[in-house]
Amino acid sequence: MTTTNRAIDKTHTCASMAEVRARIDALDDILVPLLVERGGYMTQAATLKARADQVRDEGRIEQIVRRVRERAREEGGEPEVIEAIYRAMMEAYIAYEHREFARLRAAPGQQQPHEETAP
Ligand SMILES: O=C(O)C(=O)C[C@]1(C(=O)O)C=C[C@@H](O)C=C1
Repeated sequence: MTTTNRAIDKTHTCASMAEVRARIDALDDILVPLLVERGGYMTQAATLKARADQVRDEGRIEQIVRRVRERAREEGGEPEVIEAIYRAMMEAYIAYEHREFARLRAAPGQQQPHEETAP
């Protein structure tokens, strides 16, 4: 017997667009906390890296892309879609990691983006 693994088979069948959107919102409620947690590792990476030119690591990016394409295939998804999402996501994280790198090394007394400003 052949086993199929398709994205559509993972979904609940919806009777309306409102239901499709409610299902997507529910998945986003799972994804966003995970993305925030992933972002926390950019802060750790920014702490551990010695130089700003180490923030972007092309070798690691390509390794991640190969890995998530394979994971997408295993899950019955489209590797191209997952690759595009990951490349865009990593660009956003690289920009964030650069901001964190600068923030963590800012001179004391200098305005910190994460600090509350007095009214
Ligand atoms: O692995 C790293 O060096 C990271 O900083 C993490 C991360 C990522 O988003 O996974 C971000 C920037 C690098 O270009 C590579 C990967």
